[in-house]
Amino acid sequence: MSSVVAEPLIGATPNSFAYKTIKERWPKIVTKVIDELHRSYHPAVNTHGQEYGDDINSIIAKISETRYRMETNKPLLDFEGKTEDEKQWNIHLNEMLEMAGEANFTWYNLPWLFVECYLYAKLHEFCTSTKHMKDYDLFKVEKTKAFFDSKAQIQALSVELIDWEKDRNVDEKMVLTRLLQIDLWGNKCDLSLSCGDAHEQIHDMFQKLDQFAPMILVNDIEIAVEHIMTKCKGKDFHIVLDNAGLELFTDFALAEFIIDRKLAKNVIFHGKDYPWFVSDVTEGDYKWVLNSLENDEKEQVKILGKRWKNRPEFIFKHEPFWTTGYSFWDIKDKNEKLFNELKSAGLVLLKGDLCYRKLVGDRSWPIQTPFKFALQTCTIPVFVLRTLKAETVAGLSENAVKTVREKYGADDLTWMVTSDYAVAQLNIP
Ligand SMILES: O=P(O)(O)OC[C@H]1O[C@](O)(CO)[C@@H](O)[C@@H]1O
Repeated sequence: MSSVVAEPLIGATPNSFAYKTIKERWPKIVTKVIDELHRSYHPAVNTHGQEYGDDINSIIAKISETRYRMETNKPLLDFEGKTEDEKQWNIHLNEMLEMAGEANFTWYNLPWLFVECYLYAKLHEFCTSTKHMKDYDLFKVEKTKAFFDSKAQIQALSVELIDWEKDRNVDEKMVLTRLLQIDLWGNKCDLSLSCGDAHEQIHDMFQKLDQFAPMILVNDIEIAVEHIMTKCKGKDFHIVLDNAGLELFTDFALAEFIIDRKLAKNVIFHGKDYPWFVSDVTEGDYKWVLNSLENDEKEQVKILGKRWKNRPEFIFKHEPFWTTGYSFWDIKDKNEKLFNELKSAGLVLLKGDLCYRKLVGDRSWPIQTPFKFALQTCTIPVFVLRTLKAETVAGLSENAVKTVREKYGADDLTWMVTSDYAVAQLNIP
């Protein structure tokens, strides 16, 4: 088995998903943002005045230039360096320049993970450098729509949660298993893979969990349930959040059960400092979702929204580390305090594809590489729930490889990027 650290995925690899992403998906994502900004121009000027309109124009111009630079594979540009975050980004850019050399310091030739994070950090910089739009969320419209599109599932799950709560003799293992499965498939709902388009939601997804089970290529849910029930008491349970909307609701649902049954002391939710990968949870989204739940017309949703808003055991944090371009191999080096906090956790639940990419360094691992090896220096107790949306995965068994190879053959990697397959992988160091 491999003892060599695999190479990072890069956009320059012909026919790769990274290539397709830079060539088609990112231009589509940023064009949508530009369209939305154009649409908001006149209403914004009418309400807030011309200076606001000038800000919108400045953001549009900078995004258009960025789109041109990515499409023509130009070198990455420094940040203005006005904020601490931007200074750190400039340091990382320099490290990358040294590592890759000038000729390869471009959109397609640098590691895909780094460049993708850079893109979202740049979009944020374009907002912070304006006078009136420093906190503007370029993806709010899409996130709001996605949340309302999921209402039926949220209402149905709320009814289930309240029923479980009333039944103090309910089989806790069964409920936890179900909640983890729901939380896993909730990860199908990100707006980055769909380039911001509304989802073709599988509306009865949570009623079909048994049907979905064979699509979980590595399934450590049972061991994770055992771990949560026996090893987390009196400790904090961390969730590194992914997408706002339905997925965030499924995170809350899991957290509620954990706290209600006193399986952990607190649930620490880690969100992003600013809008990230289209639909990642910011503090604004976290609060907005809770308010929307509290104001829902369905009684059970209202009860939960109100309770979660005031739950002292639900703690929201946003560390700058999550919006850097570093992989989780660098947590200890870049933020030792965060590393120690996670290291002493009962469990750190990592949500989604981006978390997974960062966990395994976004490398082209042979797919049977032992999971532990792919984590390298990331020695925190992790459980990752991820639907596959990028061509990196480790820890697949002989059987799992057979399943996908029988259907797709050895060369077709489509199964890695559709979010139809999933992994639920645990590593307790
Ligand atoms: O929301 P998730 O699950 O982290 O997915 C985001 C992922 O989707 C993609 O847009 C698909 O590749 C990636 O860029 C990113 O890793």
